Amino acid sequence: MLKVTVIGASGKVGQSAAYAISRIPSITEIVLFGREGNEESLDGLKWDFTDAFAAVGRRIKVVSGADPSLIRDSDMVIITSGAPRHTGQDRIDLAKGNAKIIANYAKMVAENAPDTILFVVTNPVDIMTAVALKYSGFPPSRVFGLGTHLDSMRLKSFIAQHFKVHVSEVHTRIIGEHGDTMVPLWSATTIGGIQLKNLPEFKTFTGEEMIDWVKAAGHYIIERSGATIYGPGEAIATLARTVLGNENRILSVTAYIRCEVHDIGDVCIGVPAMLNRKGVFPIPIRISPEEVEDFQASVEKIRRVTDEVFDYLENEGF
Ligand SMILES: NC(=O)C1=CN([C@@H]2O[C@H](COP(=O)(O)OP(=O)(O)OC[C@H]3O[C@@H](n4cnc5c(N)ncnc54)[C@H](O)[C@@H]3O)[C@@H](O)[C@H]2O)C=CC1
Ligand SMILES: O=C([O-])CC(=O)C(=O)O
Repeated sequence: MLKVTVIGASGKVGQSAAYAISRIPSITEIVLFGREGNEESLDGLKWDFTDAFAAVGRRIKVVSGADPSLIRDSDMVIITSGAPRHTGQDRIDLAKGNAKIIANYAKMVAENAPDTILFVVTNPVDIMTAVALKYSGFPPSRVFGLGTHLDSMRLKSFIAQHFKVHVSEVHTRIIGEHGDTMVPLWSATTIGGIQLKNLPEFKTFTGEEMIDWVKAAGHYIIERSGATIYGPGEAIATLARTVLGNENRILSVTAYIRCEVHDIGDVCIGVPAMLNRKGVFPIPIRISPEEVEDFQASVEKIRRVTDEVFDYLENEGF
């Protein structure tokens, strides 16, 4: 008996996430939430979902609207509202504009669903997670972002293709910014538990090229089809299922770290974290000296922009 609210459900990512989430068996209610003026389109979406659930024989309550009281008692609130980037833009370019939206919604969530777990998708996701944490006043374990989970899945898929194995055999992760300074953890990458360098296909493996592809993936898709929709939708549903299903899996999400990665902390950024019904808990890791150096650079960039955004919000009266 679980209730999940998607804020920004009229948008492309909100819609695909809400639909992907509806396949989680324990979810019994979905709230399609949006800003005032969007009630009609959310109502249309509600009835479309209802038809889809009838077609697959799924009993699930769908509610839609813009009234904050709708989100009461949500077990999880997912925020996908905000501007997406367009061709030629960096995710960071969206920071100040989207920060206002996230700050307002974080306050609204804290007032109406004070015990919920808040899951941020809006870009730039690391900075928006920090904004949501600050303005909700929630403990860090109850605020997290999509982070480098989707990047890690993209890398996993490239590695699986190269080594000609099923994706489930590949264990890898990317940490740091969901953006240009992301850091692949080759030291933690294995196939079926075997280090890549011990496999014959390693001779032709070009890790750096793969990372360049992962960094460019969002831009490539946006340039061709307008938006990334189904990749984020499924990635969001995986994280929602992991948390709500108390699965205790370790996935790469944006979380507030204190000192878990070689004593680097006080920032919201992509790191491996344990996900369960209580929320998100970064796990202490040791990585190679080169990876630490790259992670430190990523942290510095995210800290700098986060500070700029916090100053901006304060000047704007938030
Ligand atoms: N973290 C990640 O890996 C990913 C993040 N995203 C981000 O998700 C966000 C949404 O992307 P799309 O759904 O493609 O965009 P979209 O344009 O299709 O939808 C935007 C949604 O935000 C709402 N919105 C826009 N301005 C608003 C405002 N001032 N106040 C309240 N609501 C407002 C719209 O009503 C709509 O529901 C973007 O920031 C995008 O960059 C998208 C894909 C992956
Ligand atoms: O690239 C974008 O702007 C959307 C996104 O974050 C992604 O799909 O990774």
